Amino acid sequence: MTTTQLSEQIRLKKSFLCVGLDVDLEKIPSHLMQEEDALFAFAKAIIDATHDLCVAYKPNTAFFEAYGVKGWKSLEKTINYLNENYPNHFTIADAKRGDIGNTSSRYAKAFFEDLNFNSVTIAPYMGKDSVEPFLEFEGKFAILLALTSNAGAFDFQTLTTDGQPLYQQVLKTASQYKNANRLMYVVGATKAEYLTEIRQIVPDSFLLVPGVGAQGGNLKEVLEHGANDQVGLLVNSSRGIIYASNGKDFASAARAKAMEMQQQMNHLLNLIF
Ligand SMILES: O=c1ccn([C@@H]2O[C@H](COP(=O)(O)O)[C@@H](O)[C@H]2O)c(=O)[nH]1
Repeated sequence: MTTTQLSEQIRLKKSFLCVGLDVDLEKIPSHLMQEEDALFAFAKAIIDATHDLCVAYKPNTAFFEAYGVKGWKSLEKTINYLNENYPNHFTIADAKRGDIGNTSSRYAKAFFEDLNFNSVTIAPYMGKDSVEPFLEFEGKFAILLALTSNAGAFDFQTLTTDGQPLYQQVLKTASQYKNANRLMYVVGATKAEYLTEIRQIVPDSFLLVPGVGAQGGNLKEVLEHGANDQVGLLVNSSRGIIYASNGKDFASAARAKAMEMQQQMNHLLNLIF
């Protein structure tokens, strides 16, 4: 999928919502535990109930990896289900990888070739040779952690080095990497006030913005500070949507929450564009 196609989906659906699939056996409705693959059954039901309201899905791999081989199989079934049934949705493996070059190239192969995700999240800490192997795949994207939504973001990411905050250096340096047009960046919704400066550094890049809903980020502020002329945002909500109910109505409750967000997005898009 190209960024032009993604922007087209955003325009068509009047939504820049990414539904996060943080699937957790301790939280899913108890009746699903009778299913042979409860993780996949839950993810599939959420996807079927929300697909027309969102443009992206973000399975966080930790929630699958926690269950070992069985969990990885559920992840594989989930991405295959998305690719077969909803090929116009942008898919994000939230795996936060990154290592020395030859190892990064194996991670890239795993997520882009074996699992066929559109994108994977990566950490910038190990620098250029850890990031560039992810940028060698045409039509695939690496989403680099820039300024994260958690409190710990202030431990390192906002420290001043060479007269500017580290996260700004990450953005500036990474935008010079080979095939940097295949980079997107993570900026937490809880840090919306930083988005104006971030947009000056990476005006055209897509930003993945987690942290609305359960973490308290504000959608209006994110759009006001972070949108570019194509919108250029994917705002993620995981727990706020997928755990709206833990009863038999979980899928329709998730749909109602996703619709609430899509309607807010539509309203805000009409005000701003
Ligand atoms: O800075 C970051 C980077 C990633 N995440 C991930 O996004 C979701 C958020 O889930 P919610 O339930 O909507 O809070 C989750 O998978 C995180 O690992 C983030 O929150 N912040």
